[in-house]
Amino acid sequence: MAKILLLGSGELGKEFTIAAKRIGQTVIAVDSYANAPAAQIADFAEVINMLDGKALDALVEKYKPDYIVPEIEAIRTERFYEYEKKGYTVIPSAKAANFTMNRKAIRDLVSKELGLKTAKYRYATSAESLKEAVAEIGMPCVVKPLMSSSGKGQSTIKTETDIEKAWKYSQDGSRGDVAEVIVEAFVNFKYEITLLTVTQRNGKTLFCPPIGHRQERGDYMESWQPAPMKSEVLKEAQQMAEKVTTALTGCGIWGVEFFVADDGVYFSELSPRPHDTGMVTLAKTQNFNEFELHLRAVLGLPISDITQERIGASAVILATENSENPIFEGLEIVAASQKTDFRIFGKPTSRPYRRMGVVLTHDKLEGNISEVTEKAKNLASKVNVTSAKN
Ligand SMILES: Nc1ncnc2c1ncn2[C@@H]1O[C@H](COP(=O)(O)OP(=O)(O)OP(=O)(O)O)[C@@H](O)[C@H]1O
Ligand SMILES: NCC(=O)N[C@@H]1O[C@H](COP(=O)([O-])[O-])[C@@H](O)[C@H]1O
Ligand SMILES: [Mg+2]
Repeated sequence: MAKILLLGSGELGKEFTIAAKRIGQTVIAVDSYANAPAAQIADFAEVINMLDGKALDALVEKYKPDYIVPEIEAIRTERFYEYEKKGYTVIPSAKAANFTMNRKAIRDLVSKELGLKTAKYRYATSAESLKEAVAEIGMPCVVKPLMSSSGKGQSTIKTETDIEKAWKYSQDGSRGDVAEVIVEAFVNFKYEITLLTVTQRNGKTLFCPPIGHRQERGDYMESWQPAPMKSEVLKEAQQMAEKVTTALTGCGIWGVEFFVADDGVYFSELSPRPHDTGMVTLAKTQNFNEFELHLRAVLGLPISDITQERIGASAVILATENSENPIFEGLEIVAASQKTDFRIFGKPTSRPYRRMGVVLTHDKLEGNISEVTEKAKNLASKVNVTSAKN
């Protein structure tokens, strides 16, 4: 039985923990707050600031885990190199976690070293240098903190007057301890996809059918699988994903994000772990969902192939207000619908736009992907997150 130290315990970690518990593994769920989703079902739970290297060291020393599995970006990942030296296994690898925690490291690697196509970009460290960067990149452009996820601190600059606002917003939304931002030219893409890619100990890389998604405020709203696309475009994305994951090294599932535009496929970013848009695989669209695939890759259990079993979609249930005790209205409408399922993550508090759950729909392989997606979106809109009256 392996001991897994899970660093981050949100909805993705919760499903990963469920997969691990199903096959008898031990999970220590870590997050910055008590009673996080994965902490509710793991064997042990710890609350620390994961950007604090000493606190991380103490946990590794305490549990001596077989696998260290990051679930968020904002971790003092520099320490991971030390853990690897001491013989610990970091998933997918110290390099992968360290490079992807900071948009600068991964972007420079992908664009400068690997030569993959990305949006034109610059960095800025102040409102003043942001102005210069915007002048070089042109408008519209997208500003993101170097350390953030789910669109936190991200905004689009359309006119000069947005620059100051974008800087302030980026500083409020940054999850890490660096003040720098990346400025990217706005890619006018036709559609965007997540290509879930699995790297295995036996050296065989596998790809899931592509996942399409729609984002608002830099955060995903609906995802669907498979995303209709030409096979040669998919192949190009697969080759790019293989290059990046090979350079970052290690085993696990990766969510590799691409924009598909008239002038080709752009690499956007990647997660060295299950991806939020990949929650669509909870609709049993594949023989293994993304969490089961990650677990198998972590444990070194071979995956012979990944097959699409049916089509599916996911749509998020977002909170609209702050609450210390959120409850959900309208779930009976979702439950009454055929070929439909849902997850409530069990986050102990809500705030505006916090993702609290997801609606899942599916149909047979011959079904209509737009209809399945519309259905998920429509049902998710029927769920209201409110405060329990006590
Ligand atoms: N350069 C760009 N041009 C056009 N749209 C963009 C650009 N960068 C980001 N976006 C839009 O914003 C979304 C979120 O961006 P990105 O994935 O970089 O943010 P994130 O905070 O890392 O999100 P997550 O952690 O959820 O993956 C993208 O999926 C895309 O829809
Ligand atoms: N795009 C990354 C992503 O979706 N990450 C998921 O969201 C959680 C944080 O949620 P919170 O901000 O509601 O605590 C993370 O722990 C992870 O499961
Ligand atoms: Mg993203």
